[in-house]
Amino acid sequence: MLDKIFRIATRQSPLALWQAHYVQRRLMAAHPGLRVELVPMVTKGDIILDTPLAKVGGKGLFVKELELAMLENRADLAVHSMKDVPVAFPEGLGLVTICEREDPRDAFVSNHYDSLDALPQGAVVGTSSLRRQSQISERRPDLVIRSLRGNVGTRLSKLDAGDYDAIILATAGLKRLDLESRIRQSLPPEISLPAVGQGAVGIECRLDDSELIGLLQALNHDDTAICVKAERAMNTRLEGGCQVPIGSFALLEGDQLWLRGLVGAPDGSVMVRGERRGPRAEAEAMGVSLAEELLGNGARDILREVYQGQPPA
Ligand SMILES: NCc1[nH]cc(CCC(=O)O)c1CC(=O)O
Repeated sequence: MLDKIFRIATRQSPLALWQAHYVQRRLMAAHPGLRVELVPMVTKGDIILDTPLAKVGGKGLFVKELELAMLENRADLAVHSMKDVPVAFPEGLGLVTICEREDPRDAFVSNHYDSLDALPQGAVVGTSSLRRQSQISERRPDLVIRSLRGNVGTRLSKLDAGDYDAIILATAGLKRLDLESRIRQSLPPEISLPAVGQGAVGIECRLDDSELIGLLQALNHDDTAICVKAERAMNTRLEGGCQVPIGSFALLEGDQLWLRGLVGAPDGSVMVRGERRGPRAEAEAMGVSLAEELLGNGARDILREVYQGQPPA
C-alpha cells in the first residue's frame, strides 16, 4: 500500500485546489505514510466563461473530464463541491465519501451596504443562480438581478469594479479562501434556502477500488452524508438538472432530520415551499415525498417552464 500513489483529479480554480488539498491533507493525516498527489486538469467549464452555464451544458461540464481521467486510470479520485455534482454517475464510478459540511448559508457581499434589506430601490445584484435570483426577487422585487460568472475571485473583482451593488456567494467558498471578511450578511435559510449539498465536499472514485474506498471512510461525516442524501433525493425526484431554481436544506437535531425544500419561479413571483421532519433512517424517503408534495403544489409548472429555455442536461 505504501508504495502506491493515490492521484486526485482536480480543477485548477483556487476553490477546487483548496478542496483537493484538504482531502490530500486529511487522507495523509488519517493514514500516516500514505502518498497522495494532485493531478490538475482544465475542464470545459473552465474554458467557456462568457455563456450562462445552462446554455453550454450545465455544471456537469466541470465534472466530466475528471471522471474520464478516473475511468482511464489517469487519476484515482476526484473531489467535488456537492452542490456541483450531478445526480447520476457514469458506470463504474460513484460517490463514496462526504466530508463534514462547512457553513451552508449564502452570503451577501457588498462594498456599500450591510444587508439585503439595506439595498436601495432598484439596486443591482449579481448572481447567475436561479435559486438565489428567485428568493432575492421574492423578498425584493425591485432589485435588478444581473448575471455573474467566473470563480470566486473573479466575481469579487467584478463587484469591486463597480458592476454590481452587491453579489451573492456561498459562505463556504469564501471561508475556504480566507475571504470571510468580505461577507456583510450571512443569509439565513429562511431568506435564502441553500442549494442541495451546499458547503459539503464529496469524493468520487472507481467503485471497484476497494482499497481506496476503505481509506476514504476515515473522512466520511455521517451526519453530513445523511443530510446531503435527503437533499439529493429531493432534487433527483424533481429531476433537478443543471441550472434550477431549487433549494434544499436538511438539518439533524439529534436523530431527527428536518428537511426544507423550495422551488421558485426565477422572478420570485411564485414560490413553492415545503418541509419534512422524521427519523434520520428515512432521509431519502423524506426527500422523495417532499419533492412529490412540491410537484403537486405547483413546482411541476415552474420547472417545466424553466427547462423549456434550456437544453437537456
Ligand atoms: N457554483 C460554484 C460553487 N460551487 C461550490 C461553491 C462554494 C461552496 C460550496 O457549496 O461548497 C461555489 C461558489 C458559490 O456558489 O459561491
